[in-house]
Amino acid sequence: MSVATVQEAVENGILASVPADYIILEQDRARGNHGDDSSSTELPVIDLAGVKDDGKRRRAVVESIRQACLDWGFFQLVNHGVPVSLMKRMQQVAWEFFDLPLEEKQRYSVKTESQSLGTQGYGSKFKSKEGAASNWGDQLRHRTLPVSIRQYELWPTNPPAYRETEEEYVEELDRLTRLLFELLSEGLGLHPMYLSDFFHERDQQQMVVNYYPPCPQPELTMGIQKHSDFGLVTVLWQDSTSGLQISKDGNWIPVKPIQDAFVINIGDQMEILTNGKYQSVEHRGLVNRLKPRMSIANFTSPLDNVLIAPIPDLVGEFQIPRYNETTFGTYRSSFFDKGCAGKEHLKAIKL
Ligand SMILES: COC(=O)C(/C=C/C1=C(C)CCCC1(C)C)=C/O[C@H]1C=C(C)C(=O)O1
Ligand SMILES: O=C(O)CCC(=O)C(=O)O
Ligand SMILES: [Fe+2]
Repeated sequence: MSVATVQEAVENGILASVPADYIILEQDRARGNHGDDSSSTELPVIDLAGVKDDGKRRRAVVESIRQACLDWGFFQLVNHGVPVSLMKRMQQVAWEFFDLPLEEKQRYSVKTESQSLGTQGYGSKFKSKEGAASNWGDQLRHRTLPVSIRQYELWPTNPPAYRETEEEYVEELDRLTRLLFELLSEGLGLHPMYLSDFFHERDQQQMVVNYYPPCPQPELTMGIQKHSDFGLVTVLWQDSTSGLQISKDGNWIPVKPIQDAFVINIGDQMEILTNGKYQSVEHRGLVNRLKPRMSIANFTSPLDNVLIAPIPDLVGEFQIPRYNETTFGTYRSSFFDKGCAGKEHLKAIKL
């Protein structure tokens, strides 16, 4: 059966069971209760209050971030400085967009770009590898920064406040990412501006709104299959419905939604730059029988032509670089060739 989007199929009531295209291999399925986020281990929650003007607080925060990156590759962030009113407005326009009739949403449909860039716009079925299962979710994807790479024809004008809200939101998330670059640099023993200066005018941001409709057989599929993010740093907002899980010591740990918090994770490019000190971590998104779930991911990555290799100061005098040099553009092409393949693409450049 062919459906335009997962949301469309679910809302028209034509899916009593999960179509074959979406069924994942048995070994990749989640066990247990979908939507249960109780776990004895919990992701660190870091409070950024006071970090800009109180030296002692800043040192403590830098240390917590360093430890979270070493232990988890993921952490949650509260008091991050992004106005909660703006977050709410962004969530509101995103929900309003997905509530529109299909034909209206399809005015912003995915346009085919080169395989190496990935696609932009509204659509479904991110699947690059032949034979791989599709994800149980739809997306609205934009290249957002620098402003010059925007394709505004793919940014909704319905709801009317959509474009200006996304414009404001991505600027704020860029500010937060730059602050994170400073705190990460300090934790790595580098000059506070090392990463910011290195990436100044040499990075790009993409934003993806993930919409996961309820699923009749959530145990057979995934909203997003296991992967590591391939950029530098991801800032993710998730709604109050559980679903995100991260891999730790051979177990899948749920990331409990915290109101107005962001989930931060280290991407593959940061793993290369730190010579493996900070590792990107596999994560996945479960779906559930009853409720749609939404998340908004903002990915910051180097510009396509930027060379990425372990930072000399982090390799040390006698230590050997553990990753081959690559450009971000080359790396991303290999990611899109392999699709959701956990950390397979990183192995290819490991020495
Ligand atoms: C740095 O970006 C990512 O880490 C990233 C981006 C994904 C993208 C697409 C899946 C389609 C085209 C746009 C964009 C480049 C934003 C991570 O995405 C996740 C999502 C899946 C699925 C995955 O395997 O990684
Ligand atoms: O929906 C989520 O919680 C995770 C999304 C994600 O991992 C991604 O978009 O890369
Ligand atoms: Fe991700």
